[in-house]
Amino acid sequence: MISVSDALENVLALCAPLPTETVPLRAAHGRVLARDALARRDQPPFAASAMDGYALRSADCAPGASFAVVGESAAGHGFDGTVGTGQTVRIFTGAPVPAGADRVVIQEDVTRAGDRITLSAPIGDNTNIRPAGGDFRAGDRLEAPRRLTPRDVVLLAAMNLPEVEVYRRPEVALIATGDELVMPGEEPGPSQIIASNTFGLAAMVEAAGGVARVLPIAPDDEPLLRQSFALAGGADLIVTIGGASVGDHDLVGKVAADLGLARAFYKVAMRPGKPLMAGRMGGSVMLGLPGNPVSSMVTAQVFMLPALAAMQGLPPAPPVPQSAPLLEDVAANGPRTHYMRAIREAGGIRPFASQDSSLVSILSRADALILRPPHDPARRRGEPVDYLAI
Ligand SMILES: Nc1nc2c(c(=O)[nH]1)N[C@H]1C(S)=C(S)[C@@H](COP(=O)(O)OP(=O)(O)OC[C@H]3O[C@@H](n4cnc5c(N)ncnc54)[C@H](O)[C@@H]3O)O[C@H]1N2
Ligand code: MOO
Repeated sequence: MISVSDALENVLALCAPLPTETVPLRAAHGRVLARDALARRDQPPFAASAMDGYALRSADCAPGASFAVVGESAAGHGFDGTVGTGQTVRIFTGAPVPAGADRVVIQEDVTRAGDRITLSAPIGDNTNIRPAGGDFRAGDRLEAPRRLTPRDVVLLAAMNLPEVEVYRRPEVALIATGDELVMPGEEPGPSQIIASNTFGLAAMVEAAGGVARVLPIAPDDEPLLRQSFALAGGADLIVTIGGASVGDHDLVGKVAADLGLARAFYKVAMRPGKPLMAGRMGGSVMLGLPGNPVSSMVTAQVFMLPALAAMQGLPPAPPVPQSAPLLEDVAANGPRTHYMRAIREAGGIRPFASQDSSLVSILSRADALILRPPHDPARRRGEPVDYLAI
């Protein structure tokens, strides 16, 4: 059994960034930028008015001063002339500030009669002008690697970049194993249950920027399990679910080894998730997750998500635990890191009374995993504990 941190190091050592591809801006959200994006222009490209009002010369501004309105500058339609002494141009938000003017007085601070305005209020110090290039300059960059947010997409569009280079999405083949499993909606036999974690894992893959390929359930049968691995061919990551432990019907390790798995490790000092395996199978990384739904979701959180991030070119980003006072006493921990399902409440964090790794109703209610290091002593209500929000 190896520690969680050693296991993670091993998993990351198996994962290299995937090739890159160019995608249109509309497909960029959630992808990881692979090459710095360089602005093609200054923004704003001209000094622009920040308000609706009148563009004029600061030097002319005195209480009660009056100006001749000589033209108009609107967004998309600038004023070609120059604003001279005693002159002003009617201007609107986003419009180019005409030559000669160095200030925009908001329309609320003037009175207008025909083609003249008079300053009716003391004007403040604000010029109400956004300088050219005040947001960014041509050549300014959005640095790679970076997972693109909707806010980044705004910036890329403003930079006049219709497409960007991103890492390819990792393709993840998910193989649920076990004679007891049927798909949701099917009629289970008397000893059967519904395959559940497959769907949570597929959702996790997609939320992490991958493409999930959910394969048919593999029965506990060596030739059929081999066929499932064949269907997983070409995937960047093959994730098996179940059949990883020591029972007579736990065949994943054997079949994967027969098919050439170069195993990096088997068994991790964590709870849930002990019978986890990882390695390389041909061109794919393989993660063999335990079958219990909570075990598979927790191991996916701890190992699969960092693997997917690494394949998308992101540097390792160890999760930063938060801390909160316990709302219940907890017993001493054993030799494995314990990820306790818990719920955050006003004033602290409450671990669920049952931590059995089969309980999906509790998994659904949990919004945090309390982190108990190996051999952590018993802790009392009120003591601070580390947790990961999930
Ligand atoms: N003698 C021992 N028995 C077990 C050990 C051990 O060390 N010695 N470890 C236990 C631990 S810890 C875990 S975790 C499980 C993991 O076992 P497997 O990975 O072999 O998983 P299965 O036996 O196939 O399934 C376990 C459990 O989960 C259900 N399952 C499986 N796949 C799915 C799925 N896709 N959706 C929903 N539920 C699934 C399955 O029906 C079983 O109930 O082993 C312990 N045993
Ligand atoms: O390690 Mo198992 O995942 O406790 O249920």
